[in-house]
Amino acid sequence: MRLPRGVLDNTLSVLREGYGWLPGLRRRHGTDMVHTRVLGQRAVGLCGPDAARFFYDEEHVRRHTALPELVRGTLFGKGAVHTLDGEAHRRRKHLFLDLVTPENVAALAKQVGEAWDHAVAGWEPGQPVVVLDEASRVITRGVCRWAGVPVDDQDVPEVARDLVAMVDGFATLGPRHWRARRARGRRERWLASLVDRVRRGEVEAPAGSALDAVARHRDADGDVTASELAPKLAAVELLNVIRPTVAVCWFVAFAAHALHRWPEHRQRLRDGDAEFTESFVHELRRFYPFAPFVGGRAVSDLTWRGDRIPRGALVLLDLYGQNHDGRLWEEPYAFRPDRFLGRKIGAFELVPQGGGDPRTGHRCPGEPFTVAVLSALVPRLAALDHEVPGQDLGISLSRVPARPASGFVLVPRRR
Ligand code: HEM
Repeated sequence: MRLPRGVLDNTLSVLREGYGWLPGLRRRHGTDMVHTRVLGQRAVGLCGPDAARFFYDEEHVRRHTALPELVRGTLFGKGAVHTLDGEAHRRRKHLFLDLVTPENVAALAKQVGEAWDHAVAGWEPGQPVVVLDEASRVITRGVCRWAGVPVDDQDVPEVARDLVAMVDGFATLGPRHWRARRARGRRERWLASLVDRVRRGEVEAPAGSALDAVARHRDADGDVTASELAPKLAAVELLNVIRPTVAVCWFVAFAAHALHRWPEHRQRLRDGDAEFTESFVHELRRFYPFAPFVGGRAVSDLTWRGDRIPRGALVLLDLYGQNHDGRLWEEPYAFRPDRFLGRKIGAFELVPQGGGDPRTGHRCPGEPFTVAVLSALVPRLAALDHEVPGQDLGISLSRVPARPASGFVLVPRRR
């Protein structure tokens, strides 16, 4: 297939326009599929549940070689599960899926909830708190305990800063990017050494913890020593549990933002209405921007709705666009948690963390953790007695990952 004339490389537009880039391109073309170029390569952008079904079929799209170094060197790590296909992917994915038991999900939410209560008990009335930063420390403390990773209380802020930096710097070429790379290097060395010590019997990993699972995981049956994850790779995958869990702090800041803008939802959250809380959490994940799109590579010459996708082209699925598509969501730019009450969510509909079946495809295995952590923290946030001082609460869609500019500052009135 020839690329339509005049399709220029869009890499700078991606970096400049962020979440608006792919939806804007599709709007200008008036279609669900657009041909473009990014990183000097042919690319197509797709959107919608049918596109998601097409994208998550391994006969169509594979991940190997699709992720730019910019992202592997910061967000995911080299050799991560995100970059694997076929049997190698499914085997590695089990490492994560096996952690997602109801007991583990509840235990993580409990640890994070307790860490939040501990932090709030230390707040001074009248002293400002930046919700995004505070939530990052709270979740770091909770998830490290849950994962069996020993961190002294005084080290929590530094670990949290590094985990946040890795997420904050994956989609920029500026100083945030170099901070992310340095943070990744530090934390990979730290966790590789921990895994090493667990294997030598110098540190005990609690049975069934993420640390224990990563240290014992084997990529393929057969020769035991040959297939153990090298310490650095084990560190990469342990970070792929801890880092995205800490990234839930972005949604905690968005929750503070939503409760400030739409305070009418507070009472039902304070009252402990579990069904409403879950709907509120889904609406947070749909409404606020996090991952703009996911990408893979066409495994052969493909056709989607009569339009050809050449073998080797990058295929980008517009997650942000789909979560704001008026054909799927009535009034997509209105924040309406009620839309999820009693709604059965299809596997390819709500896609802030990807779509399809996490057991067979690349969909995020961490959605139950994300929903549980937010369901623990959002009611606590709604119950706080606080003021919101003047600050910049703007959320720029050209910054990836987006955030309220101020991080959301609140001032506690009393405990
Ligand atoms: C802020 C919350 C989170 C967001 C927005 C998020 C988003 C995503 C997205 C968009 C993907 C890529 C899906 C794809 O490539 O098709 C992904 C994959 C992944 N996520 Fe999450 N995630 C979050 C939380 C978590 C948590 C709590 C975990 C903990 C286990 C986790 C672990 C992973 C892993 C291991 C993958 C790779 C899956 C694979 O390639 O098969 N994520 N996530």
